Amino acid sequence: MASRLFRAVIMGPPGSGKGTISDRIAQSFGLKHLSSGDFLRDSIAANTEAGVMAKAYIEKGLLVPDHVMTHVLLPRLELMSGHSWLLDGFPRTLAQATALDSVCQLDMAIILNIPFETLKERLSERWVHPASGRVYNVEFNPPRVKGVDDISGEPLIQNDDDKPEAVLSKLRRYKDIAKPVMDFYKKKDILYSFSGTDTDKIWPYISSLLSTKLPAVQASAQTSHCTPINTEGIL
Ligand SMILES: Nc1nc2c(ncn2[C@@H]2O[C@H](COP(=O)(O)OP(=O)(O)O)[C@@H](O)[C@H]2O)c(=O)[nH]1
Ligand SMILES: Nc1ncnc2c1ncn2[C@@H]1O[C@H](COP(=O)(O)OP(=O)(O)O)[C@@H](O)[C@H]1O
Repeated sequence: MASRLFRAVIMGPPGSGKGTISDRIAQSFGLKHLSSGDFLRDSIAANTEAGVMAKAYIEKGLLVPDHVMTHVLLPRLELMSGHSWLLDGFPRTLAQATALDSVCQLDMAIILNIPFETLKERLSERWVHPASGRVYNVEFNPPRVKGVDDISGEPLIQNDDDKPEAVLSKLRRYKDIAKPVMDFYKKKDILYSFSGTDTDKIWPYISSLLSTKLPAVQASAQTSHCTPINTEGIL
């Protein structure tokens, strides 16, 4: 049977488990997991104009400006026009949400509400394999060998923006800017909120929600709800 594409975003403060839950959703439901942080790190590694600008903000624990974010993100979404996807880490501001809305009709916005103290602990224990984006946590999902990626055997690093001084400043600013984004999706009646301190306890609720929504979407006619994007000259 033909199926319509499914598009969702997952939001929440840094360390709330967006990446961890997105990987589970991608594996269980076959959506592509797209991460704004990964796209930015690609642009930084490729030394693009947007990447150079983004790096300066990330290193200070600041959000990358909206026009740089949309310049990096929207063309990547266009490349995904034939796929169902889950977008992790974008939008973070109302301007980003409206930019996304102008090119793409979302089916669902998931929001993770995790207590501040839990976030601080998790982020200081987060280690990543930069080449693949695989994420580990000293307690929750430790690598088999301390400090080493399970698959490649390469060393793990701690991102600069997970170091204590950057973590505190980004958590403080999160709430103020996230509220208008949540209100935006609430008005569209696509917001689903999940609270708790433990990803393994939240996951069954998210999984059962998606089980009810995905078959319904797949039963409709196949259409992409995203329109082509022109981002030339917006940097
Ligand atoms: N202790 C603990 N750590 C978790 C849990 N869920 C995720 N983590 C870890 O917390 C860190 C942040 O999770 P991540 O998915 O990267 O969050 P994101 O910043 O929202 O994408 C990572 O090191 C995860 O492995 C949990 O329930 N308990
Ligand atoms: N949508 C966005 N808007 C502005 N800045 C962003 C966005 N997504 C990612 N960033 C920048 O990239 C950094 C790393 O993002 P990410 O990998 O999602 O990690 P975290 O979950 O720790 O914020 C963020 O701290 C922020 O500076």
